[in-house]
Amino acid sequence: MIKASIIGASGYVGLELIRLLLRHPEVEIVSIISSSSNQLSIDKTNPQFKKVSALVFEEFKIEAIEKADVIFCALPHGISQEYVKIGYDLGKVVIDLSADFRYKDSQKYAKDYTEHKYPELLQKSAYGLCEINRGEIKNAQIIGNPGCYPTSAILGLAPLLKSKLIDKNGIIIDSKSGVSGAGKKSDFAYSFCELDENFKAYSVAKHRHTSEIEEKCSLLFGEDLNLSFTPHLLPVKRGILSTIYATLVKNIDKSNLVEIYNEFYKDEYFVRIFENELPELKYVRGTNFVDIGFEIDKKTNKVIIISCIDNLIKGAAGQAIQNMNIRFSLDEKTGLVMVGEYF
Ligand SMILES: NC(=O)C1=CN([C@@H]2O[C@H](COP(=O)(O)OP(=O)(O)OC[C@H]3O[C@@H](n4cnc5c(N)ncnc54)[C@H](OP(=O)(O)O)[C@@H]3O)[C@@H](O)[C@H]2O)C=CC1
Ligand SMILES: CC(=O)N[C@@H](CCC(=O)OP(=O)(O)O)C(=O)O
Repeated sequence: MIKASIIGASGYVGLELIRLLLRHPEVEIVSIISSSSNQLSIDKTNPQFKKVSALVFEEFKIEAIEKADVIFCALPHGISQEYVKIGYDLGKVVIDLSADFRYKDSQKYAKDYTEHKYPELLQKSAYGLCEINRGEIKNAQIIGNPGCYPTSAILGLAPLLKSKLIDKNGIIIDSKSGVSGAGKKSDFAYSFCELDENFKAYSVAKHRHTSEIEEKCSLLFGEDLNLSFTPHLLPVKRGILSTIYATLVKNIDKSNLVEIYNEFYKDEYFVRIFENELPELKYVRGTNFVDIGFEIDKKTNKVIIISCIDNLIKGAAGQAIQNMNIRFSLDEKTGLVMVGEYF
């Protein structure tokens, strides 16, 4: 059995990690770490866990993570790096859910986040976008789990970037996210009356995921992209739907696209290509799938890609577990096969 510790276990991503790892046949959770819930059992703080688990939250101590083979850090950006460093020095495999180990270039990280205290560790970490970077993930001691928006955007664009079918300038990524993407924030802007029956854009032309998407596309596909990324807040709890617009540089039709996407993702269980219909949030909600559909708009010579994920699963906890499966040479699907909720 793989022994796992979760730091930041009381947050939305931490709880989702616990929920998923409890059903993973090869994992034993050895510690769940939270300062706000210290010494409380999970079936008291979150009654959903009654009769399933009575794991007790504990405060961070070296002894709490020493027995683990893998540590998941589900902490805020900037704070996570301290805990990742401790886990790394103890020789553990560390999967970080924050942005702290997603970048190779510490200057790019600093521009959107904060000064990195351990820039040398960025060279030792693998970007955990499983379908694209499996080779690096297999041998890494630190895995930087991707942002939720970048997961939907890069997986949606990857086959077109690889086959050099689109203009690398002027790509538009228009993404809509459920509110759990913001974590357990209690700010006024995230209260029910502000969100329900409302829909709004935010961080227009300045969201920090723009640089993550750009850096990764450049490193993974050798393409220096110039793109616009606009996130929106949907009045739903989970899910991201990204609509991506790019200009075609070759004259192709829909059947070519179907072939290209099916070929690119032919061995990928967690990618579902929609050839005739279009993906919807409800198909992926509660699953580790990314659903991708597309059309060509001949009038404007644009390809329009629709890419959907559950932000807490493929966009966070599920992809982190997929990374763990890769790193520990398990079948990638272990513990992650789920059908989307019907409603
Ligand atoms: N929500 C999402 O859809 C996604 C989130 N992520 C990333 O995953 C990470 C966790 O996100 P999420 O669960 O949503 O966030 P939450 O705000 O829901 O939870 C974060 C947890 O971190 C702990 N924490 C907060 N501040 C500190 C601190 N100063 N020191 C130590 N622990 C602290 C808290 O637990 P306690 O106070 O009990 O210790 C809290 O429960 C973040 O980096 C986020 O960006 C990534 C992809 C998607
Ligand atoms: C709806 C919402 O607020 N979403 C978050 C992104 C969540 C995420 O996955 O990104 P990180 O892991 O980089 O935090 C945001 O826009 O900041």
